[in-house]
Amino acid sequence: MTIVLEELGLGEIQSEGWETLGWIPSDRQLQIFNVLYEQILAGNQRLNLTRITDPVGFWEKHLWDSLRGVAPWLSGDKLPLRVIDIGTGAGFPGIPIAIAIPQAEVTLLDSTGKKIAFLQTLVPRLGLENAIPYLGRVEAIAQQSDHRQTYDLVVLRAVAAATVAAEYSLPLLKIGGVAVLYRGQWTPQEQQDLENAIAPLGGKLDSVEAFVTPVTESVRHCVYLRKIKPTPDRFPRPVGIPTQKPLGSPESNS
Ligand SMILES: C[S@@+](CC[C@H](N)C(=O)[O-])C[C@H]1O[C@@H](n2cnc3c(N)ncnc32)[C@H](O)[C@@H]1O
Repeated sequence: MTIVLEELGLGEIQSEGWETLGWIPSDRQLQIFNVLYEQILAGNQRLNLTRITDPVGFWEKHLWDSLRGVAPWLSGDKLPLRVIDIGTGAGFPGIPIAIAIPQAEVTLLDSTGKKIAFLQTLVPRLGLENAIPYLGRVEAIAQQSDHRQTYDLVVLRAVAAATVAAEYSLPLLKIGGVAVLYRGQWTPQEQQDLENAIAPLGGKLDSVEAFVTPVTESVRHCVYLRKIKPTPDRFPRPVGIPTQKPLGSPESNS
C-alpha cells in the first residue's frame, strides 16, 4: 500500500483521508487508482479532461469526492448494484465507484464522443470489467426499456441544475432506487425548487448531507433522492427541453 501512496505523492494525508469515508481501499484498488491517475494525466495531453492534475487535488476532488457521495454503499452489503453515472466526462464519479464497489455494474454515460472514446481505452487499461462506457443523451436513453426504471443508483456531478438532474435521473431508477446529486453550495431556494420538481417525477427528497473535503475544506453537499412511484412516460422531456425549461419554472408549463 505504501508504495502506491508514495507513487501518488500523498503520504499520510491519503491514508487519513480514506478513513473519513469509513472505507479503506485494498492494495489492488490503490494500484488501480494509481493507474487511473496516470491515464488521466496522459489523456489530458490530447483532451481537455480536467484542470486538476496535482496528486493531492486529484485524490481529493476526483477520488475522495466521487466516493463520498456513495459512502453508504462502500461498506454496505455486497448485493449486485446497477449504477449509471450521467454526464461522466472523464469518468467521475463513475470510475472510482466501479473500482471501489466491485459488485456494482456501472454505466458511464456521456453525450460527447471524444470522452466516451477515451473511456473505452481507459476501462480495459484499468482491468475493470464492471464499467461500461456508453455514448448517448440521457433524455433519449431514459425512454428506452433497457435503461428506464432499471437502475438502483444514479449519480450526477457537475452536469446540470438540481431540478434538471432530477428529471434526468428519476426515470432511470427502479422504485426504491436512489439518485445522488453532487453539489458544491446548496441554498434553501434550490431545495424548494427541487422539492417542487421531484413530486411529479415520482421522487422524494431523502436527505441533504453537508460536509467539507478533507484537504482544502471546500464545502460540498450531496442530495439524495428516492424514487417512490413510477415516473410518468412524458419524463424526461425531449433532448434539450429539461435545461431550456427546468421543471418548477413558469416556462416548464408552456
Ligand atoms: C462538466 S462535465 C462533468 C464531468 C464529470 N461528471 C465530473 O464531475 O468531472 C459535464 C458532462 O456532462 C455531459 N452531458 C451534459 N448533458 C448531457 C446529457 N443530456 N446527456 C449525457 N451527457 C451529458 C457533457 O458531455 C460533459 O462531459
